Amino acid sequence: MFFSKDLPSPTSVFTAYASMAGYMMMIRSMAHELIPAPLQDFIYRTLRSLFFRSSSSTLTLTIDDDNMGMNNEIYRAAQTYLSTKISPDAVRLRISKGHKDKHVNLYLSDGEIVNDVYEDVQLVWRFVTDGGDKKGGGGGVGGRGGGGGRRGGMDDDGKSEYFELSFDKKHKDLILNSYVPYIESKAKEIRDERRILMLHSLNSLRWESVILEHPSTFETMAMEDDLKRDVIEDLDRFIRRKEFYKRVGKAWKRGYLLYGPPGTGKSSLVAAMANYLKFDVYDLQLASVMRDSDLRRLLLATRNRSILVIEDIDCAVDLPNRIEQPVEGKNRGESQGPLTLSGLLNFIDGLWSSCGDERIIIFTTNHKDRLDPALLRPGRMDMHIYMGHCSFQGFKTLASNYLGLSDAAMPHRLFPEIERLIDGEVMTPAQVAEELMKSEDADVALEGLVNVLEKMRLKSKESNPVMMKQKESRLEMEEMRLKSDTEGSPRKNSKRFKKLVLFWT
Ligand SMILES: Nc1ncnc2c1ncn2[C@@H]1O[C@H](COP(=O)(O)OP(=O)(O)OP(=O)(O)O)[C@@H](O)[C@H]1O
Repeated sequence: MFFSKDLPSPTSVFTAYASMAGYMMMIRSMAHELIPAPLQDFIYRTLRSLFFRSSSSTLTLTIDDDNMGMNNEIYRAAQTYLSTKISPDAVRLRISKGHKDKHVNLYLSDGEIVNDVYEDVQLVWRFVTDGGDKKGGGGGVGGRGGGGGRRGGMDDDGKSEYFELSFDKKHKDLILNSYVPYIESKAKEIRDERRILMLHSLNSLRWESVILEHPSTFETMAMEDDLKRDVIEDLDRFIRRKEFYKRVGKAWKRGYLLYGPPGTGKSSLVAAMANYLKFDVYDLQLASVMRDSDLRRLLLATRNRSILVIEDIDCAVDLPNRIEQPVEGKNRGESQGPLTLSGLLNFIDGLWSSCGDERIIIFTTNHKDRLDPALLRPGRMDMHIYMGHCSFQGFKTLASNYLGLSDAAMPHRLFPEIERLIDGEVMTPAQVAEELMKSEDADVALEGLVNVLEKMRLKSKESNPVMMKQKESRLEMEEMRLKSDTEGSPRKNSKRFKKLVLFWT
């Protein structure tokens, strides 16, 4: 008769398992040099089956990459998660680096073990390669998640690769319902962190890809704080509303129209959005797409979690004129004939958006007034973002980016002067940035900027003194009116500020 105190505790079972597995691995790597591969497999399998028979309280899950012919997401998640948990004592690892990767990726190699603890439950992971002809040091983990290696499951040599996850049987529910989802979410975080963004551009009607290393982020963007916050909130809402889009039967896509003069940061904002979301960018130059059928092929070749950008939509292609040349007998949007605006909108609204997830489309233009009303129709572009001339707030962001100046503690002596001169449509952020780059010495750079601002104000006054006078007095009146009815409400004030900017345009 057995008493519970005679039974080994789960902790000691796992400790014993881990040590034994470690010894097995050491013996295995020595044996690897001396014993032929088929004999190695036989010995390893025999020892393993002996061990598992003796620890009846252990449950072992096997996780391979085959999910009835589809990929097994848990396998991929485990592969990514475990690559961050590799013990310093590991004796055999697989290393890989794809041409797009910035860093090398480390993966478990055959027989390697990782010990993990989840809510005080001890877990042992092992990567196993079974059967087939061993080459080049014992196979490896499929590296699709990070390095372009072989996939798990059965490979061409008839060798199967899988993970084993062992733990005490009594924790089965916790592991399946809590630990596995935890691994999946961790793996997503790690992948997002590591993700290399790609910029895809057209070359002879094919997407050609390079690594996107644009440094622009929302922190570096010279924009009004309110507008910046609105854009970030909109992106966040879009990303977390997968279920919502499904429920209401809408394609999970979002459209933005960025408009404003050249050099106000439209392209930089696209890059900031891509960096924020970790989305690839597809830069679609419409001028090189002549037919609806080409557009269709190109759009279908784009991947999920991406931003499709069509820059300078007003002048990239003369779409309205092309509408005047319909091709007989063809359906709209499926035509082999010339690319039309309706074809473009048809694909964007229909086919392309319904066959992918997490898609963003961005149109940019310097002339919103020249756009076809069909593009501006409510519901087509979800958010219209005006990128305007450099405000004082925008200047402060640029001064901090380029000269490391912060206005928090002690603003630079020239800040008040710049605040007075920069208001209105005087300089674009690109022009301000150019001035700030002229010297590393903040005094010199800011004095240069003050000179340019003075010259530009004078020039615009001289070019239209009457209009300037009228604008100034209207602005003053509007300012006084706003001051009287929004005193003490910063949020209201900033909204009115936007109106003031519009008033100037
Ligand atoms: N709002 C901004 N914030 C930060 N930097 C900016 C901003 N606007 C312009 N810049 C700077 O000016 C350069 C040019 O800006 P960008 O190409 O993003 O402007 P754009 O509006 O897309 O111009 P265009 O309409 O000519 O394509 C950027 O590389 C960046 O250094």
